[in-house]
Amino acid sequence: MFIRPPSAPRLALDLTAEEFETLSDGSGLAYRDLFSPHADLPRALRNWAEAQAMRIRGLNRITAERGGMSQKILFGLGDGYAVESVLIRRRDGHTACISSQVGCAFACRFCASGQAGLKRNLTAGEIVEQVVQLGPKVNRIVFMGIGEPLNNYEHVLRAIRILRDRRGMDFPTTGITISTIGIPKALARLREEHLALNLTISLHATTQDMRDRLIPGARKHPIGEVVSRALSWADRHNRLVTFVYLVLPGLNDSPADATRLARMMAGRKARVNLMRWNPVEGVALQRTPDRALALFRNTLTQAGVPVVVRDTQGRDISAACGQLWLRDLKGAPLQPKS
Ligand SMILES: C[S@@+](CC[C@H](N)C(=O)[O-])C[C@H]1O[C@@H](n2cnc3c(N)ncnc32)[C@H](O)[C@@H]1O
Ligand code: SF4
Repeated sequence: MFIRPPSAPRLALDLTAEEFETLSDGSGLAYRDLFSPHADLPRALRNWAEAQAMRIRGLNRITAERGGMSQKILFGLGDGYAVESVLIRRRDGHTACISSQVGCAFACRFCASGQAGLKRNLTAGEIVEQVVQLGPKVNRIVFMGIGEPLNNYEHVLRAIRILRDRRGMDFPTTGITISTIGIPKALARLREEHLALNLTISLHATTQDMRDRLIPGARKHPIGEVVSRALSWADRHNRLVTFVYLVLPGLNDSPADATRLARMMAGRKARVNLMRWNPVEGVALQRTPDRALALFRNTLTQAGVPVVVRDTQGRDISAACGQLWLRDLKGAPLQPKS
């Protein structure tokens, strides 16, 4: 898996506090200043980065679409690719929905991000910079943009460590959510990390057969192992794990599905978010009627499983994360790579 061309200048936001201190030794520069809004970046820091052949900001805003409480931004990367991030305004702060890869290898039938395949991983700096550019009011981060975060484990975890470092942004770990289709080996690794973050598993099915149809890239991951690894993470960290279930009429919404899902979750440190599908151009799936969602929810509630019904935020601007990218660019670089 390639990351980005070796010739591309490194981003200063890729640096941990220790690396920055070593590189800037004696210069009196503060690591914290790297995370300042662009206009407030100290001149001395800019000069230092230039001398190090580093870029202090590497993402260019290409488009921004506003709608209701959300804003979707398409960021151009140094090599011509692009990713999107969504800023969602809440009463008590802002949520940054960020991308972890350019495209995605898992090719979920319902998702725009996977339709052009995986182009490359984002670096830690490119992940951190999305948060920085979304502004100082961001107090929650969700890895629900383009890409599968656990398929880019090293850079995602490095980005989280940079974001939460007290010498820099000091972002609260409890405000960070990793959303994943659940790669068993990566879940086992995540279980051992000393990080109090939130984990969301995009489950979407209760049988291997249906999951394979909906998430073709996860065929080699047994659904039972995905669930058991996630529940093991929840036990180890004494936190609830959230299972997201996109209810798709005629595919995964039968009473038997609801009963199986309830059995998997009952009595465990788990809750369920039932989601409606946001239409993706060229994909022939249907949205669930309210009545079907209510029946599904009742089965879970009766089994004592905490459950909420969620619509993806930002449906009015371009539906779920990932769609703007596909619609505008079809996953192609914005300009030819040299
Ligand atoms: C885009 S994914 C990125 C994170 C990770 N790859 C995952 O699948 O959890 C974030 C969430 O969006 C959901 N999603 C993708 N396409 C959607 C759509 N068209 N409508 C509703 N939700 C969608 C996914 O199921 C997942 O729960
Ligand atoms: S839902 Fe997640 S794993 Fe599936 S294609 Fe989209 S980004 Fe990838």
